[in-house]
Amino acid sequence: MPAAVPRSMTENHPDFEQETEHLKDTVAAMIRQIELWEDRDRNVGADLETSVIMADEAGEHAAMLSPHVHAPYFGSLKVRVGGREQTLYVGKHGFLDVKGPHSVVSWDSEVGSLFYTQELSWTPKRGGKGTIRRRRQLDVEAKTLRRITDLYDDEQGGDTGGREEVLLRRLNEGSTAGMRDVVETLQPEQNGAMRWPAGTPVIIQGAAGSGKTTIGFHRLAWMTNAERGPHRARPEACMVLMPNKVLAAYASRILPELGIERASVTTPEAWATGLLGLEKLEVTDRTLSLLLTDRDNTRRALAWRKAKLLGDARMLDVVRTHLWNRFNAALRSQSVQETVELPGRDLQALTFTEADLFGLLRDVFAADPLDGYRAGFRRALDAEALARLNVPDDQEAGVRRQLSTTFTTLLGRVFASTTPVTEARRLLGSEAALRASGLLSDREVQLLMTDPLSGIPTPRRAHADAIELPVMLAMQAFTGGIGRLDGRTLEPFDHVVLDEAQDYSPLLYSLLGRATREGHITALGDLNQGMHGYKGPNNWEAVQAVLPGAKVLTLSRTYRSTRQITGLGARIASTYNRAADVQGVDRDGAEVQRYVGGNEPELLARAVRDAQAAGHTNIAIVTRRGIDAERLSEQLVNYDTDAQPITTQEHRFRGGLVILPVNLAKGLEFSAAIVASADAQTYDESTEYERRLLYVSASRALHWLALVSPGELHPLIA
Ligand SMILES: Nc1ncnc2c1ncn2[C@@H]1O[C@H](COP(=O)(O)OP(=O)(O)OP(=O)(O)O)[C@@H](O)[C@H]1O
Repeated sequence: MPAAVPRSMTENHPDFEQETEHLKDTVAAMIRQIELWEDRDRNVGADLETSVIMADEAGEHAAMLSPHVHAPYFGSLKVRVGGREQTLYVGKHGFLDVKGPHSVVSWDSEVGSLFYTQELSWTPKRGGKGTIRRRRQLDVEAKTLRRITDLYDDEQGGDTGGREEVLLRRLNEGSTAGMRDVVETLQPEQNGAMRWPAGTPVIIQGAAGSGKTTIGFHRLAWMTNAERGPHRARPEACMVLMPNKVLAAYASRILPELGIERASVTTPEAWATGLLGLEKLEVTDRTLSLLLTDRDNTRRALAWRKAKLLGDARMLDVVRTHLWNRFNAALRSQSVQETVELPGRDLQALTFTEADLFGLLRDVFAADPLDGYRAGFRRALDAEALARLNVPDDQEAGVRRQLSTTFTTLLGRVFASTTPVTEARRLLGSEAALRASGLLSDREVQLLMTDPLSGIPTPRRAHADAIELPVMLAMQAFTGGIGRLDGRTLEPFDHVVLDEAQDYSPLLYSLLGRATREGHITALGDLNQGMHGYKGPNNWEAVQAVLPGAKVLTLSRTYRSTRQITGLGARIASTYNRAADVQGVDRDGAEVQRYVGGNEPELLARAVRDAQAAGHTNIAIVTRRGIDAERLSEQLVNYDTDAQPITTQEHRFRGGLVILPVNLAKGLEFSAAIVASADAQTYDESTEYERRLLYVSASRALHWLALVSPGELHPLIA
């Protein structure tokens, strides 16, 4: 709920009038500039083409600045540089006032950073020394100044406690139907993580609600600022991977605010199947099914270890060796004999013996091209032919054409029978192939040859399991290449952000490293929140081993929930995680509500009414399974309660009252949350996975949390 603005904070500030005046003039200057840009008659160049380009560029500038006129800035910095004092205004979009003093620096610029840090001095680009005299938050809404809060003021003795006050006000607001930007209230440690030097892979570790996902998107936006120089990323060449499509759509709502609308936000499965050209492939996670249903501990341990091994970084070289052997075998007794016509010369004979072809393949493996061995081998054949025949530049195209059919046939013979999916399965089904690299021990090969998942059903349609997908992607990376598909060409992503990074195996990290510009991965995760340890790394060192130079940064504070909700979550988490006791922003809220005994739909309906009466509109009922959500949603209608079910990845959260299973609620947040069936029958106390799920359910609410159980409440939250 928006906090009311106390009059004392606004009109009584001694600078209120002066700041109001400055705001009015800044708005006027911006409008003037936009009108100039939009005036086509003014954007006239030497010729028609130049004029059109100029007008287009001006139009683009105008379109980018226009949304910011209603709130040109949110803060200011009084600084002293070289004996001169000046005030810099900080906003979401930079604005250069060429005719006056109403410029705005952008939050993601180098200078903008000074607003968020605790530093009191810095070295300006032009040298010398700069000192910070004052940091001031300016709440502006609809071109009107609402409030001034000084965060630091050396005339008032330094820190004023204002930063915490502004933060608390923001955290007291209700949730929305999408992830929000925190540009106005970015905290110093978050700012540091967000601006960690571009070109360094970063792993941001932080507890639930510490802002990891939010900061990942802000880092991406920061990466697109021109000040990043050679590291600058183009939004359309960036990718964010989120664990499911519901969360991906929720998080995407932050993109326009951050000016990176064209970045792609998707799931690892969608990206992988797209790259394999098998969009219809169903991705299963049968290891998870087994871990949740099988009581045989030996089999569970086997399934866990096998999944871990399939995601081991060494598998990359196991795959590479396998392909080397496959392609060498396919090249055996192959050769090329052609004649080539060249203008003004006799017919030229071209011969590649088997040994020549082996040599070329060896060079291609050594060069390890991003677009894969097939494309690399083709280039090597062409280059070798042109060199041997001594073809002048202007005749190259003709010679390539003459050789095209022969080379395509040869490539077909060598590479055609290896599709990533079949080849991965061929490798994983062959003891000899697994042994070939010498990288796996006998026991590991034996482990890969077992099938602990044989009792878990597979879908009828074409499918791949989450644990074999990285090996398939490795096959794809080596044969057809890996990266961003731009039409038919493949290029490295400018930057990749991974959410829930604790669920990515070292092998996947290694492949993503290949798919991206060097140093351009930002991974956001919490090793303590891992739900799928069999797929993830044992620790961040295992990730650093495959992403050279990666820096682990820790966010230590949590922001999401009130003291009452955070405290309850900590009780659950302390049963499996020693680091559960994190520092939260101490924000007071309503006591956790408990509705116990009786008819569950009736209890839920009552909880919903109470949440609404407390002023909340975005409310979630969180169930253990999708079928529970469907059943309860139908029953709730009888109690005059219309909760929209979100039970598949195709559903979208659009705000209001929803009912959804915990696996789809992870990462989402709501003003109020109601945990259905919060009991020990539903969340088995002896199973760590179930306690983790209970934690996720109980940590979705910002302000108001209810626990509902028709019988007794779960002992951990009773
Ligand atoms: N500096 C900040 N100012 C205001 N709100 C913040 C700030 N940092 C984080 N938040 C808020 O805290 C909440 C949690 O953020 P976010 O979802 O990014 O955390 P997370 O670490 O990714 O959580 P999880 O691990 O549960 O997915 C969001 O509501 C976010 O807007």
